[in-house]
Amino acid sequence: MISLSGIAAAALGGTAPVLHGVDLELAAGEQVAVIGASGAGKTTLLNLLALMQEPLAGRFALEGREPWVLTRSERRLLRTGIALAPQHPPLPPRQRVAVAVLAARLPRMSFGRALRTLWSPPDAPLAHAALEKLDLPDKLWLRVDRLSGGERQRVGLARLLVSDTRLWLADEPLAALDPARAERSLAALQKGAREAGAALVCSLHQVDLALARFPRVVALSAGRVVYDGAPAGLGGELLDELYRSQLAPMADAAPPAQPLPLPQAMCR
Ligand SMILES: Nc1ncnc2c1ncn2[C@@H]1O[C@H](COP(=O)(O)OP(=O)(O)OP(=O)(O)O)[C@@H](O)[C@H]1O
Repeated sequence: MISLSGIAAAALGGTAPVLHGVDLELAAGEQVAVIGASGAGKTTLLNLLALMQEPLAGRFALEGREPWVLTRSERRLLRTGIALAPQHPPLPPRQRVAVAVLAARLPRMSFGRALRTLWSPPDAPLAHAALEKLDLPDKLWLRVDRLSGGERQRVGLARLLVSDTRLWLADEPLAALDPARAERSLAALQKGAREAGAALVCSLHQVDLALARFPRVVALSAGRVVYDGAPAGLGGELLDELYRSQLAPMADAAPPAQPLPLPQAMCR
């Protein structure tokens, strides 16, 4: 479905390369977790896959076509087959949740149906079913600005569920969720992708979930792919390297010599 070879890419809005020599093959319907420390390039990779950023170098093919040699309108058409849930979904604050969810389908709708969807969505049951899978069925007609951060994030995931696309990209979709909700939401997302026959690429800081729930893990370090394969092959040493090597030791990490005095009220 997707083939990247020797890709260098800048972050959205940047010019200097933050991805270097990335090779990646993604088959239709495949599910892949992307892990790596903060700043490793996970968002940049997802934006690249979403055709939001042109690579600086290398070869990018999507379903046998090279998006960046197509005309702008051909590329826009190709993009309608891809859905991206950014870490902070840009949802208009006064919009109803139903409309915000169904907005994921707008690029593939006729002009008339798109207008109706924005005014009084005929596909509201579809949005309701998606929200139900993410434990949010009672929020359908609420305004987006009445949602908590975790609820907004799940609305972003509901957009993937209704998107009718073949490639789902989720950028840290669990960042604002408590552990139980995170697990349930990820399970709903993966099941939805399987049922829709869509490939799922998901960047995650929850390494335990990435290893437990995905058949394939891609690890990035400083913009390079340092591991691509089954979770079982990803050893503890490499994981330590991924998350520790970029951290300078804390200057004041030594514990205090004396225990800190607690207020009397906290000692009973
Ligand atoms: N607009 C920008 N201009 C220049 N550099 C940028 C820009 N946005 C991000 N970067 C840099 O690109 C690198 C990769 O950022 P990216 O957001 O892809 O990392 P990430 O792995 O998703 O991080 P996180 O886990 O913190 O979200 C980082 O070093 C970041 O500082």
